[in-house]
Amino acid sequence: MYLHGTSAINGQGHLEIGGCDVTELAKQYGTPLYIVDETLVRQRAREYVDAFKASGLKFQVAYASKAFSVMAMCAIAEQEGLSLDVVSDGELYTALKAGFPAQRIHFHGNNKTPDEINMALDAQIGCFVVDNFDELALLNALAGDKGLKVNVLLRVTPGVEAHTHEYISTGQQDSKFGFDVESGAAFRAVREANGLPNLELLGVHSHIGSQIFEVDGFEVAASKVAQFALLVRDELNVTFPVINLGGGFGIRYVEGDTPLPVATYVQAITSAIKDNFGGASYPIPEIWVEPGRSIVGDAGTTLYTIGTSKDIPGVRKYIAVDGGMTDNPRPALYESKYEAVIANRAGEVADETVTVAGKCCESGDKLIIDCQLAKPHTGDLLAVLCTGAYNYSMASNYNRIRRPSVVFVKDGHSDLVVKRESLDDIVGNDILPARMKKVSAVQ
Ligand SMILES: Cc1ncc(COP(=O)(O)O)c(C=O)c1O
Ligand SMILES: N[C@@H](CCCC[NH3+])C(=O)O
Repeated sequence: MYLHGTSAINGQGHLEIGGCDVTELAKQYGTPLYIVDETLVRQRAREYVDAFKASGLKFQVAYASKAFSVMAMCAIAEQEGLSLDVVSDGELYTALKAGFPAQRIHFHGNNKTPDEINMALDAQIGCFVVDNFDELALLNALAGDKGLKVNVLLRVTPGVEAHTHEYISTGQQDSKFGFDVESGAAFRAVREANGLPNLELLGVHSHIGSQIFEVDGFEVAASKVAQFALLVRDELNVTFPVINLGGGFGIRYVEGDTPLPVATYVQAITSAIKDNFGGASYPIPEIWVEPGRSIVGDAGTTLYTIGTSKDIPGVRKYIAVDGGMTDNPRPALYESKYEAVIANRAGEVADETVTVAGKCCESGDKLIIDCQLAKPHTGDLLAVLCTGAYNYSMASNYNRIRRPSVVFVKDGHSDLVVKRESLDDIVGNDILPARMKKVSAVQ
């Protein structure tokens, strides 16, 4: 099996993460269970910070909290010196509740509501990443109402098509996000933003997509953004103190995935920036990035209990687990691939091929097609690896299934950071009008 971070197989043949035997975690917290290897999260955060320090440039590494937003994660990001990217009032609220410094929060999104903008203005966050002309006008007006002048970056689409799934690629011209550079919209946005009294234009932002392995897309995006900055200086006499190059750095989900070390991505980006600005007597801007998946993705494991199975001789054997697309929608959405291991017999040879199905009423609810496992039995624990990003954060209550607990593990200790939803949570926001009430309803 793929052992990474603090994962190990202990003397009993059980998978261990952060020094905790996962069979014990299952007893203590139940399944399904999200387990986060805190040491690995912190290590990834430090890899970014160290690589930027080595570049000699000024920087901010903003953790993209959409990948996994819970208060404990915000606290870790804060302790590791990261900034935070949020895209909704919910993510902003989570960060503020965790005591994350507002000045290090950046607010993204292509349709921020007036209420969300006001909430962020009241919190005095560090920067708004403005996505379109409507938002420029709205933000300027709302900031003016409060007598504030706020920092903004303009999100631009530099015309780079990343080699990734169509649904998670964002830097091309035909995207719902940002001001297009090619058509001149980005240039007009700079001119407009620069003239608005309640906005302080820091620079531009570009994010070309997600789960990208090659550095060339990032290098091209960095160069295009830099060339745009030079054009803006020449034509409008405006210089950018900040350039944000987004996130998107890939991780290993399955054998054959070939992510580069974090330092390699950072080196590619910072070199492209230095090359483009260095010769043009332009003060090299501060570089911001927004990694999400590459901070938390491979630190997460989802632990399930195997229930039923179905053998269709000569066709396929299914095993079903006590979760599924409700806790991990990525296989159904993007045909994402995962690896798994029988956690209570982690050292055994994986010589059986099965399809891991979830428990939702949906034929497409398959977590792993043709998964190699040691012969699975009812009651075994199945650990699906590298589920730290876009799993808990994209979980749903489809079929009224309760969202699992989340535990952080480190040095043989586990901390519950999200409680499993209760059945009362499931009906917590339901309202049964009096005229529909039955005396016999369950209390
Ligand atoms: C604007 C923006 N920044 C950062 C991210 C984080 O991307 P990733 O998790 O791939 O690093 C995303 C998601 O793709 C995004 O849309
Ligand atoms: N949610 C996606 C990535 C999109 C990230 C947000 N721009 C995933 O699971 O891979």
